[in-house]
Amino acid sequence: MTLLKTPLLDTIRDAADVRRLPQDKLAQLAAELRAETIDAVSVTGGHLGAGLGVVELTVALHHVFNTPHDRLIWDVGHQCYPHKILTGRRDRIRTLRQGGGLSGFTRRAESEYDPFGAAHSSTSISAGLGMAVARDLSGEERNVVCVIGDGAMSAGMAYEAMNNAGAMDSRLIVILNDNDMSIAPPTGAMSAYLARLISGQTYRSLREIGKQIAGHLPKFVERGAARAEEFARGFWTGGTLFEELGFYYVGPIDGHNLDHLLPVLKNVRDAKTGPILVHVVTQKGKGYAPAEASADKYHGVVKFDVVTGAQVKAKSNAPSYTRVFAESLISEARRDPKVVAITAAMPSGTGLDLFGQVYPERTFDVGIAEQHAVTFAAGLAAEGFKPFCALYSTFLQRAYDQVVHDVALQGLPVRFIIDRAGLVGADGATHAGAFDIAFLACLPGMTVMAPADEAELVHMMATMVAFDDGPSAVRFPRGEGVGVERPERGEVLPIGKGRIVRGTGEGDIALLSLGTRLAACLDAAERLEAAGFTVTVADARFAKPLDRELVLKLASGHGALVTVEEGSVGGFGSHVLQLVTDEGLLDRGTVKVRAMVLPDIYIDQETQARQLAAAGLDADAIVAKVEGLLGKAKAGVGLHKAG
Ligand SMILES: Cc1ncc(C[n+]2csc(CCOP(=O)(O)OP(=O)(O)O)c2C)c(N)n1
Ligand SMILES: CC(=O)[C@@H](O)[C@H](O)COP(=O)(O)O
Ligand SMILES: [Mg+2]
Repeated sequence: MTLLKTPLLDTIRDAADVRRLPQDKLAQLAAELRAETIDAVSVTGGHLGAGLGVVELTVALHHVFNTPHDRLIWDVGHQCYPHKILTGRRDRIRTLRQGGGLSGFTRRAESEYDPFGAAHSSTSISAGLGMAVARDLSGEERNVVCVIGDGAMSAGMAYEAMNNAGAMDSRLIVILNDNDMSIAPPTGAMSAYLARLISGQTYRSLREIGKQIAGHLPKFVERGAARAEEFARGFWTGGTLFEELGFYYVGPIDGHNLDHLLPVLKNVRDAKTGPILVHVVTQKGKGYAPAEASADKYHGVVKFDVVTGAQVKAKSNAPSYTRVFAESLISEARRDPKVVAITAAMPSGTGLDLFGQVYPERTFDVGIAEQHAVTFAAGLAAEGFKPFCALYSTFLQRAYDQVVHDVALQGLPVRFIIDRAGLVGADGATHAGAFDIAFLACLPGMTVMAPADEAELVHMMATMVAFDDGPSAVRFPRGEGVGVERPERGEVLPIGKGRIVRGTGEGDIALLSLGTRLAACLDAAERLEAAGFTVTVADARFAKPLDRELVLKLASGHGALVTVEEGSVGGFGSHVLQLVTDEGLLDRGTVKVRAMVLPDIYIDQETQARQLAAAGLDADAIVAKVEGLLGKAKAGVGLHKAG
């Protein structure tokens, strides 16, 4: 339990207590809430900077609005720890991002105070509009408030939602939390626009803001008058972009000043108008010196010492796959000027910050805009460049139609670098890279590969640079490699060919791995051979095109063929099963075939290793699967002889 003294926070059981608190106590509550957030995250790790930036805003929102009856939706949800502490979950806040513990994002199943789950950005206004329309259709009375960051505001989905909200004139409150940060400093014209809004004027005086809101004139008169004034003085409100989308723009105001926040939020709460956007200016990492001083404002941290801010980083004996990718791309780019790289607001996460240090003019951060990133890459490929579009597997999901329609169907040689493929650990199910093999390997002309280790990744990078016949993708997990020696320069691999890494290609069992599960397969093979089985282990290298010859050789030369991948059903194993079925190998009954994949479970926040064990994709599970398949081991007796 913490040694922190939080006498006021100790009285807060849920948001109703925040609403009942005298206004002059709220500043103390905010101070205690900030201290508790820092203390809790120092123990659990997680997203700290964003939450520190909205402490006052969180207190003010729960004081002014009648949550959970009024709906409060947090975009991305990584900033929700103060919200969780105030809404009945303080007692569990130190279970954040752990198996069976609190989610690191908002989650409907967790609390009535989380009306919408998040983690992927820019969904809050769409969800909020849906709830506002549901309110109107049901004749109910409630406020709907969406808190969206300046980074999340760079995604197209936010505009789709505002465009619709403005047209519907639906009563909806959007709080734009502008801390001039995404994970990295923000990019794009929107961020420059917001900076102008703030720099163009000091925080608007409350009187002026009162005027902005007080204008309850009928819309058409209000709009006419405002429009005349606006164009007469040329965008004087600054919020014109939002106003043109049908929102009343209020702000910018100081998002850490409760004396500003409270009256504005009360006015906005009671204003009977169409959608309103309140522009609050905050500081990511506010109130914790190590976070404020850090370039990323402690966006995502591991456990740390509260006094010094020093993070307790795990020792690693191998480079991360992300670093291996980045270093390989840099060396390939030295030889090939057509190599360019694209990230969607994740430069450090994808390693493109390293590439950008060497080739800034060949590095593009398009903001949180994965759909645009993919088709932007397609445009570059159409003109003969070699675009490496680096996205987390889970975030690539947002750009699927662009992958199909703009890349695959046109056969454009976009290279997809899919980081965080498979289980990711503490971020949980919303970030699991479970589906990329399934949704890519079914596409015409797509080449999909997965390295077994960091050396293989270097070869696959060389292969992707050389391969210009169509789109290609390489997927690798979060975290470190296995510590193998990396080649100076990658060799170009034969497309669609796998390799046998252990055994003769005939025997009792064939373990056919795709990606980094190879290590678990080799471990399982050791133990199965000690139990009397003869085992072949092969590394498929490619999910597509499938190595027909290898698959059919393994299926006809063993009593059992087991594929192992860190992906969902419908991926590599399904393609193998389809091939052996179509070739009639199952009809003869001479081989049993199984595909080991990630089960359809809600993947708890947990370490990756524990998730893999729980998902049944570690060596223990592989051994159990095979022994279940072929019966308990008969020491020294091979259960199947090729024949
Ligand atoms: C679709 C999608 N792409 C990328 C991310 C990764 N991501 C998480 S938070 C974040 C930055 C969000 O910036 P902002 O909305 O300004 O929030 P802040 O952290 O500044 O409070 C990004 C890019 C994501 N969650 N969802
Ligand atoms: C909130 C969010 O989506 C990102 O911060 C994500 O959690 C980063 O994941 P990694 O920690 O794997 O880079
Ligand atoms: Mg931001």
